[in-house]
Amino acid sequence: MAANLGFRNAFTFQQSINWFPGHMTKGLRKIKETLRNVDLIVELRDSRVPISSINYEFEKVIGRMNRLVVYNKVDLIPIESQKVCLKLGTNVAFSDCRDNRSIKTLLSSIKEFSTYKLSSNKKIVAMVVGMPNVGKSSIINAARQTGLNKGKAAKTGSLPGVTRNLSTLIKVFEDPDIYIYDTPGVMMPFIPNPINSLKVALTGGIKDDVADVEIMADYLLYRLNQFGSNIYVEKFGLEKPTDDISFLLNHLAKRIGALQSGGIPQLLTAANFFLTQYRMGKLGKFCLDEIDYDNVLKEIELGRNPEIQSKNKLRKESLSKTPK
Ligand SMILES: Nc1nc2c(ncn2[C@@H]2O[C@H](COP(=O)(O)OP(=O)(O)OP(=O)(O)O)[C@@H](O)[C@H]2O)c(=O)[nH]1
Repeated sequence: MAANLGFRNAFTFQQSINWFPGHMTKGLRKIKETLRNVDLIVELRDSRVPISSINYEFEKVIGRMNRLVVYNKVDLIPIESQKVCLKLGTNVAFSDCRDNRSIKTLLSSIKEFSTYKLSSNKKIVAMVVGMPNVGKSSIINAARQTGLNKGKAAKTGSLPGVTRNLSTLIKVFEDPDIYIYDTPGVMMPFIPNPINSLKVALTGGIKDDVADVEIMADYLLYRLNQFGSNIYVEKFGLEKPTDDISFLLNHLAKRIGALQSGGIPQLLTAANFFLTQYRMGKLGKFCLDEIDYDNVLKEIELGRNPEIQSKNKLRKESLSKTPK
């Protein structure tokens, strides 16, 4: 659709958005120190960015451990994308924290993939890790609600960085007993691919004040058009799709009454409104990463190979490409 309308067919963004506050360094250290008490790592990624939310810092720390990769927020992507995510690894599960059945299945996967042996009396100890805002605390609360019918034990919030310390063990299931550590969301100190960092920011993994909200809104518009989605057109009362973020934000500001004195549209407020609508799933379900085999391999190579991972080399590489 985008091509037919003469819209942009590439988005140029060249400087990675990076966010690595002190509590993340400390969190990573605590994770490392606690690993010896853990039977299973539950690594959460955001289904909307199944590749961009891979944190290669974790690879160094938990590389050889027994691990279940969980694509959370699966309610926000189409079914076809779920099928492709399955190709990203072997021990893979999906979850939607708001869906009891999905959490029951996840609890079964935790039992299946932990080193727990039913014949022994050992309890299962899991640790949930992942980038900020992927839903780690929500999953623990949902598991505890489903497994024990008990209320919240971990603090959650719509902004990244709510959990700042490793938790004590939280019991979520009985017979077998399953306990989980909640951990602070840890970002990579440097995200090699600028577009990936933009996607992570767009899905709420990086604090909005570190990124440029209007650029995120522009990228969102670009992708919505690329997906051929008309939901925003109808929802925002537009006559037709637009590729012009300035036009859209001016229109939105008037529509939601975000006007300064003199009737000047508040574009930042409009951009925040646009992003919030997307993050709440109100503009459709999309997977922002290309999850074809070649791309997965390329990303994994980029993240794992310390030689390529040198900042300057990566910067040079990403600048020389026209990223998607
Ligand atoms: N749509 C949807 N939203 C979810 C799901 N799981 C969590 N969320 C929302 O995602 C946001 C972040 O959830 P948290 O559980 O606080 O995320 P976290 O990974 O613990 O965040 P940090 O404290 O930054 O490490 C909250 O607004 C949750 O309601 C899900 O499965 N689907």
